[in-house]
Amino acid sequence: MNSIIKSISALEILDSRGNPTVRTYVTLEDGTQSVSSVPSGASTGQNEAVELRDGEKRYNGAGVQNAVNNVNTEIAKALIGKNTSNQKDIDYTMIALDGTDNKSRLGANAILGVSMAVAKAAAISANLPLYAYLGGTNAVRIPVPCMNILNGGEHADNSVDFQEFMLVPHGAPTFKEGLRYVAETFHTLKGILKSKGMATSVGDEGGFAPNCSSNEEAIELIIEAINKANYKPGIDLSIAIDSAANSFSPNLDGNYDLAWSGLGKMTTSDLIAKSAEWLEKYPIILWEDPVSEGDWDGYIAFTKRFGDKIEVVGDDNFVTNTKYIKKGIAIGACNSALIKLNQIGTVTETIEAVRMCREAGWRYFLSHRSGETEDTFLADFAVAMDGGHLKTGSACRGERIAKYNRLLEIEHELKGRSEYRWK
Ligand SMILES: O=C(O)[C@@H](CO)OP(=O)(O)O
Ligand SMILES: [Mg+2]
Repeated sequence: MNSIIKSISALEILDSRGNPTVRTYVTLEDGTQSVSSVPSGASTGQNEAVELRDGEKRYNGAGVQNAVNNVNTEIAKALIGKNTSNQKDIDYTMIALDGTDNKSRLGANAILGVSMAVAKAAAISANLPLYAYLGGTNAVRIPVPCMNILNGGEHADNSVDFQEFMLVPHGAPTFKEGLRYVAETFHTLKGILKSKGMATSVGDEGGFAPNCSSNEEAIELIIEAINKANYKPGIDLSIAIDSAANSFSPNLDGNYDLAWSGLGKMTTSDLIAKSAEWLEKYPIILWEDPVSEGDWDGYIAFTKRFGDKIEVVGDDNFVTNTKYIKKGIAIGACNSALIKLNQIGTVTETIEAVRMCREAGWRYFLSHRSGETEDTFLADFAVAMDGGHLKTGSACRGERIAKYNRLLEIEHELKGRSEYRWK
């Protein structure tokens, strides 16, 4: 099998929010072809790898023609003739070519697109499904689908401060059943919202975006839906929260303003005291970014207080970067890291972040972005990384469903060899 790169090219396409993003094509000398598309975040950490956008004002909706051109010229030139079976060499060649420490010259969107398309081409050329190529024969664990059911924060124009409320079907026997639990509860919640005269429109990740009067009301609606769908809260289905606290911490420093939910100005210790009340009352199993990215002491205090009971995930503070995860491990901030390919910008560095978590005895939570495409790379990647859970949005948006459907396919393909468990 000749898995040598023959050509690389890219194209500007649209993501699920209608913003430009990069699609990349790789062709090998043996005739193999692969394609990848990169996602894009809205509530981003300050230290994420840079998504290159055109023009002076590089807002989310700006074009990505410069990133596309970088793939078509410099990156293609550097990689043509290389063997795709050496992913590390390919990724580190691009990192060196970029020359910055945050991929701001060539663009993380340019580099990641190539990195993902190369991995896919290598898998096809080796005649293996992507999850098996990246994870080996032991890649059989299908992640628990933490389905986003209610959106707030920067993902919706409603009155909820927390960004994501997810359903976690840890009590299901298989992925297929787990997905059924969450999809049924999603539809049940829709009925409840309708009956209360609340909006059933959805946010960026497909969760409902009603105007709740408080975060408590959002959680209580979800618990009502779990019960009404005939599941047991805390046993069949629990709740995961991504506060994305950056979005209500103006200076990212431990001073908070939960204006929409009526809690108003809060310090880190107020927020932790409130969280303790909610953890007492509600079946919350995982909490991501409970404080803002600069509030390292807040992460430490939160983890100290609740870390033996729930998974405390760092996203905006770690940005899938081993430099920050290493710091978090050393000081006891969190016990898990969110893992997003485009926060760091290559497949190899993402795997390095996962490995660091694993070696520290941490969990790691695989994640989509709020701006996505129909690319299913993440589904295979989550199985390959063996993390046991992933978040990839709700049951009603095609770009999210594409990943869930791919996971159903993988479970089916593994014919009884698949595993499904929360821990
Ligand atoms: O904060 C998050 O975890 C993500 C994904 O859910 O959102 P975004 O892609 O907007 O950063
Ligand atoms: Mg997050």
